[in-house]
Amino acid sequence: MTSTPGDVAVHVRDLHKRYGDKHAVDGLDLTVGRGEVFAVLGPNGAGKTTTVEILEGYRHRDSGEVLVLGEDPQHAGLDWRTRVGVVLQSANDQAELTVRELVHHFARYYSEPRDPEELIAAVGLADKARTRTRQLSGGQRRRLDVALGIVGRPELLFLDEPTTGFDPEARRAFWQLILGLRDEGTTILLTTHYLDEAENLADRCAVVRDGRVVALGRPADLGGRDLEHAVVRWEGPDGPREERTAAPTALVAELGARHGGEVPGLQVLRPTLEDVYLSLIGEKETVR
Ligand SMILES: Nc1ncnc2c1ncn2[C@@H]1O[C@H](COP(=O)(O)OP(=O)(O)OP(=O)(O)O)[C@@H](O)[C@H]1O
Repeated sequence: MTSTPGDVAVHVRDLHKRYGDKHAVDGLDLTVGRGEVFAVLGPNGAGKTTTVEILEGYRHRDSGEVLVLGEDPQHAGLDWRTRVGVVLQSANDQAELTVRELVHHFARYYSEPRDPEELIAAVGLADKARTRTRQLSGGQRRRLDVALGIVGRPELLFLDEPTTGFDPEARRAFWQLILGLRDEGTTILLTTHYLDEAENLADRCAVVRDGRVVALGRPADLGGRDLEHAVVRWEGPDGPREERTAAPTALVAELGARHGGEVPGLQVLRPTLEDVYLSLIGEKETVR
C-alpha cells in the first residue's frame, strides 16, 4: 500500500468495483488535496455514488488502492470515522425528533462537537429548531443532514448530490454554507449533476464516465476549454460575420477601429462548462 503525503486527503488508484457483470467502477484514479472542494460530475450510473460509498467505508472494493485521511476506509476504526463527515443522498430517519433534539443527540457522539444551537443557526434552521424533522421541506431536511454531517467538526466532508430538489435561493444559501466550511479548512468532496454548482463551489472537478475519470481540472479549464479558440460574431455590411481566433481581444480592437467605434451585434463566444461536459460524456459535439 502506498503512503500519501499529509496534504492529500483522498488517494484512489485503479479502483474497481463490479456488481455481477456490471463494471460500476472501472480503473478510477483520484487525488483530493486537503482543504480542497472537489466535485465529481457524471451522468446517471457513471459510478459516482459507488466510489463515494467506498471512500466512506460503506462499500467494499474489488481492487485498487484507497486511502482516506491516510487510512484504508475498509479497515479504519472509530477514530477515523469521527474525522469524516458523511451526508447521504436521502436520510429520513428519526422523523419524530425535532431539529434541536436531533442535533443535540448527534453532538453527543463526538468529543469536541460544534455548539448545536450555533450550528442550527448556521444552517439557517433557527426558526425550525422546534419542528419535527418529518415536517421539514426537502431543502430544510438537506441542511439538517449537513448539520449532522459537520457537528463533529470533520476534516473531510462527503456530500452526495447535496442540492437535488432545492429551489434557487436555498441552493445559494447552501453554497454559502459549504464555502464557509471550506474557509474553516474542511476538505469537501461532493457529487453533483449541476454544472453551476461545480462552477460556483469546486476548486477542481473530475468528470466520471463508465466508472473512470475522463477529465480533471479546475472548472474554468476543464477539458482544455480555456485553450479553445473564441468565436467572434458581428454584423458586417453584407450580413452576419463570424471568425474563430486565438486572440479575440485583438480582433475586437481591430473591428472597433474598422467601424470607428461600436461594432454592431458584437459577440465573443467560448465553450461553456456545459458544452465541454456534454462533449466529454458523449452527448454533444463541443463548439470548436
Ligand atoms: N447495489 C447495486 N447492485 C447492482 N448494481 C448496482 C448497485 N449499485 C449501483 N449499481 C450499478 O452500478 C452503476 C453505477 O451506479 P452508481 O450509483 O455508482 O452511479 P452514479 O454515478 O452515482 O449514478 P447517479 O448519478 O444516478 O446517482 C449503475 O449502472 C448502477 O445501476
